[in-house]
Amino acid sequence: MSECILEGRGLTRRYRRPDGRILTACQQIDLRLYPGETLGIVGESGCGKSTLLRMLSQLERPDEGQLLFRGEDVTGWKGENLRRHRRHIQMVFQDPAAAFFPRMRVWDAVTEPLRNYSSCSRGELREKAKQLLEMVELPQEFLDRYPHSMSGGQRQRLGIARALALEPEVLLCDEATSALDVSTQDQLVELLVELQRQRELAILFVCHDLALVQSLSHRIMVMYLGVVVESLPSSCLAKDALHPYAKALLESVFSLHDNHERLIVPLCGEVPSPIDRPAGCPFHTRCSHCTELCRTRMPQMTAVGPEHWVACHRYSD
Ligand SMILES: Nc1ncnc2c1ncn2[C@@H]1O[C@H](COP(=O)(O)OP(=O)(O)OP(=O)(O)O)[C@@H](O)[C@H]1O
Repeated sequence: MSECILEGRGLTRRYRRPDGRILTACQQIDLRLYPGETLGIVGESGCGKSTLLRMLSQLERPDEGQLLFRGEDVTGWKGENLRRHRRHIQMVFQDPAAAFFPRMRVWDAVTEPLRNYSSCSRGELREKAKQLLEMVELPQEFLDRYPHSMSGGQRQRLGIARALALEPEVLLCDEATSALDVSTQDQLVELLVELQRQRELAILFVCHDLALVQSLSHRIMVMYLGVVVESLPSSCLAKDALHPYAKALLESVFSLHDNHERLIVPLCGEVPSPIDRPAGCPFHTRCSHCTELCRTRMPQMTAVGPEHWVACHRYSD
């Protein structure tokens, strides 16, 4: 197998909330990404996917853990070192329009990253813009238009072209196709797969649509309450998943988009046994971790129920 390009070891990120409590958005996350590989990340809203991506792209620094690029520890990099390193890892966001300055024309917007890293002439930048549009199959006549005059799918292609302008090795896609209709999504996924094939790109793809993630990814990581509860090849079926949350997700017992009752399971993966539940504590389990939690938090638990159980896992004072 080729050399691991991006590696996270024990990545942890905490935020202080206005009420003074600390939320652990990501906890002890380990991941390895290889050239030419797509790693899909799924999990319910708020489980920490975007926080993880921000740490990997070094838009945010982890409170604990290490980030390695081609085996080199880049966690504490600052200044010029960090600036130079950033070109290797680029992001594509859900709403590319927000990333484009409204008064910039397409050719200007798509080559903006190049201006930050090289001293190309205006002519060279226009030439490069033409190549980038061609790469994402956008017509050349778009060069002098404004991004806001393009469709959502076209703008997302532009977002991908811009992310690839610096020829990064890693592309982090945060809900990059979520705002698009199904056929536009399919076209973009095909484009990403083709670009990956041509350039050996490593892609990390965060998405709520499990079917889409499965079709695009080589491996899938399932996140729950800031923790990776399962990591398995995308070809695996629900029966291969061990954690009940991952299992339910892969079985598509519920959809992340609909309003079904929220699935709440213990992080340790042990399924709560109804027999062992003390009255008023819906998620008391035999597992020592959760028993400990229930014992110390019992007054709040009995007062507010499952949501508080979740809070107990993620918040600290
Ligand atoms: N800057 C911040 N300050 C405080 N809390 C934050 C901050 N950023 C994220 N959070 C919290 O961290 C948790 C994880 O957020 P994150 O955006 O990573 O989740 P997500 O899985 O990407 O959600 P979604 O799928 O809805 O985008 C959430 O509870 C969120 O409110």
